[in-house]
Amino acid sequence: CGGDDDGCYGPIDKVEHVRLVKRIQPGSPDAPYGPKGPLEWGQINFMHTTDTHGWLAGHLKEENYGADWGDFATFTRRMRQKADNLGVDFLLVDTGDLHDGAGLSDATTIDGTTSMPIFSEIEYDLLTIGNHELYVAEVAKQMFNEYAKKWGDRYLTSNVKVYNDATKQYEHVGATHRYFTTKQGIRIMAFGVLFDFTGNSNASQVIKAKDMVKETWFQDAIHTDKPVDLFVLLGHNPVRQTDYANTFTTVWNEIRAVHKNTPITIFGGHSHIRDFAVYDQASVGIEAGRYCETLGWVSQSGFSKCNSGYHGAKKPDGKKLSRKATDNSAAPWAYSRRYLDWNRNTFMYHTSSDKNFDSQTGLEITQEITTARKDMNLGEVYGCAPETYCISCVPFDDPKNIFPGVIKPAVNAVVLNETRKDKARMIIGNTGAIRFDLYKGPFTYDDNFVVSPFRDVFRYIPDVPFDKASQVLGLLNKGTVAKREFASMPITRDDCVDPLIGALTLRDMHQERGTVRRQETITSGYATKDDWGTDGDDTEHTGIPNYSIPSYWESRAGFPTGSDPEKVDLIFFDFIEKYVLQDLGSGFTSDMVSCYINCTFTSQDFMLPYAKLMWQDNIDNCPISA
Ligand SMILES: Nc1ccn([C@@H]2O[C@H](COP(=O)(O)O)[C@@H](O)[C@H]2O)c(=O)n1
Ligand SMILES: [Zn+2]
Ligand SMILES: [Zn+2]
Repeated sequence: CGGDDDGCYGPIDKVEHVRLVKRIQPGSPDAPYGPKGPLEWGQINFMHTTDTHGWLAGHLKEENYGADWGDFATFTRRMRQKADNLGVDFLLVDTGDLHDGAGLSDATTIDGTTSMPIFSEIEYDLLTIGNHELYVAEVAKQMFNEYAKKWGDRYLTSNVKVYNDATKQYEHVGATHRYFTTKQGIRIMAFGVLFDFTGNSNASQVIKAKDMVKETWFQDAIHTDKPVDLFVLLGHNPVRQTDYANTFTTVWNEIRAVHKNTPITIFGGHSHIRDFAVYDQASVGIEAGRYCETLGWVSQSGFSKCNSGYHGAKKPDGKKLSRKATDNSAAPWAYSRRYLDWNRNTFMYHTSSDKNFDSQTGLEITQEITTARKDMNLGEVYGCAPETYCISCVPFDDPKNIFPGVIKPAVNAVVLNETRKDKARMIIGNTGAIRFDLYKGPFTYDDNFVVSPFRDVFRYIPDVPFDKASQVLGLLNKGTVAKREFASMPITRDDCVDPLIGALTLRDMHQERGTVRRQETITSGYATKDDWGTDGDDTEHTGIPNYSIPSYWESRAGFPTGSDPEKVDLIFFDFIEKYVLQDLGSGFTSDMVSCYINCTFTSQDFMLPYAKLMWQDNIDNCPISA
C-alpha cells in the first residue's frame, strides 16, 4: 500500500491510530461532496492561507479538511505550473498566526521549533506576521532571526519590530514593503500590516496603523515614481471594515487618497472566518478561515498595456472574468473569489490530476510530519472521550458544550493545590483560550494542544470575600471590546444557520460525520455569506449551527452544600490577571496574586490528567467517530 492512488489509507501512524481520514479519489463512492466547478482563472491569481496555527497535519478527525501540508505543497506546485501553462500570474500569500493550536507547533519548548521548518517548505510569494508570533519573546526572536532571514523581502511586517540583541535596537522583522514585477509584468507594491495589537511581549513593538501611515518610508512608497499597477495589502486583520480589529481601512484610505483608480487587493485574517469584502470598484479583500480548513482563491483581470505592464494571456482559460467588484463599477477590474475546502479531493479536482496527484516533495513533507508526530508522541492516547463537545454548535449551557461538558469539570478535578484543598474555589478563564471542539473517541496528546494550546499559568488570590469574587465574571463579560482584546473574538460569522431555524442537532452532526459521504450528499460545514452573496464556497455545505458564547467562563468547586462560602480562592489565567484585578476593584493589587499550583502549571496541563482520570472506559477499543 505504497501511494495514495489505490484507495489505501495514507501514512497511518500505527501507534497513534489517528489518521482517521481515508485518502480518497474524486468520483469514488467514498469521495466527499466535491467542488462545484472549475476555478475561474484571471490574469493574476492568488491563493491565500491564514491562521494555520500549526495544523500542518491537517484535520485528522474531519475528513473534509483532511489534507496535510505535503498535499498542500503538491497543490501549490501544480497550480503554479498551471498558471505558467495558461500564461498568467500566480501568487501564494499567508497572513500569519502560525502557532498555538496544534501539537506539532506547540508541544516543543519553543513553539514552532518543529512546525516552522515544515511550514517554510512551501514557497510563499508574500507573507506577513500574526499576533501569535508576538506573545512569547522566544517565538518573536525565532521569527526575526530565522524565518525573516529565510523569507527575505517576501516577509512584510510594515508595522512590527523585534528587538535585535546584536544591535540593541527594535528593527522591522521583515521588510516594510516590497515593490516587484510579476512574471507577466504586473508591477506590485505590497505592504503587510498587523492590527493594533497590544498583547505582545517586550521583545517586539507594534506600531499602530494610523502612526505607520505617517512614517516616511510609507509615504515614500505610496508616492513612488515607479509605476504601480496593483497594490497588495496583506495583513493579520479582518477584511470586514466594520470589524473592531480592522485597520486595513486606515492604510487603504492613505493609498486611495494618492492612487484614485489603482486596484488594491487585500488579504486578511485573525477573525478566523471565511469572508470577502468589497472596498470599492477597484478593491476587494478575502479572508481564508482558519486552521487549514480553508484555502482562499482570488483572481483578477482587467490589466492591459494601457494600464499596466502586463504581457500575459488576455483570457487565461478561454473565458473572461466577468464579475465586477460592485454592480455599478466602471473600472476595468473583474474578479472571482472562492473558499476551497482543505482536502485532497478538492486539490485533485482543481488540478485535474486524479491518480497522478502526488509529488515527491509533497510525499516527503507528509513523511516528515508523520515522523515528527511519532517523535513527539502526538498520537499517544490518554483517554476515550465519550461524546463530542463543541465550543459554539450548541448553547453555552448545554451539557454538550465544551465548557460545562469538559472544561469546568476538568479544572474542578485537576486544578487543585493540595495545601488549599479545604478552601472553596472559583476558577475563571477566557473562552478564547479554548480553541477547538473535542471529538468523541481517542483523546490524544495532540488533542490536548488542539483544545487548550496556551501556556497560561493558573494564578490566584487567596481568601477573597465571596461577594467580591462572585461579581468578577459578570464584570469581565460586560467589559468593552478594547478591554477584551485578548478574549474570544465576538462571533459574527455569517456562515452559520440561524440557531433557531433549521439548526442541526449535535446528534445530526455526529451522524453526518460518521456517514460515508457520497457525491450527492451535502455535508456539514461552512455556508458562507459575504459581500457577493452565498456562492463563494467551493464545496457547498449545510452550514454550522453557531451560538454566541460569552468571553469568560467560571467554575466553582469545594463549595459548602446549600450555602455560599464566606471566602474563596479566586483562580484565573495569568493572561487575564490585569482585568480580574481591575474588576475586583480597590483593595486588590498584583502583589496579592501568586501561582496557584506552581508557576509552571498552565492551561496546557489540565486536560491530559482529566482524560486519564475520567475517560478510561473503552480505552483499548475506543471507537473512532469521524
Ligand atoms: N496566551 C494566550 C494567547 C492568546 N489567547 C487567546 O487567543 C486569542 C487570539 O487568537 P487569534 O488566533 O484570534 O489571534 C486571544 O484573544 C485570546 O482569547 C489566550 O487565551 N492566551
Ligand atoms: Zn488566529
Ligand atoms: Zn490572530
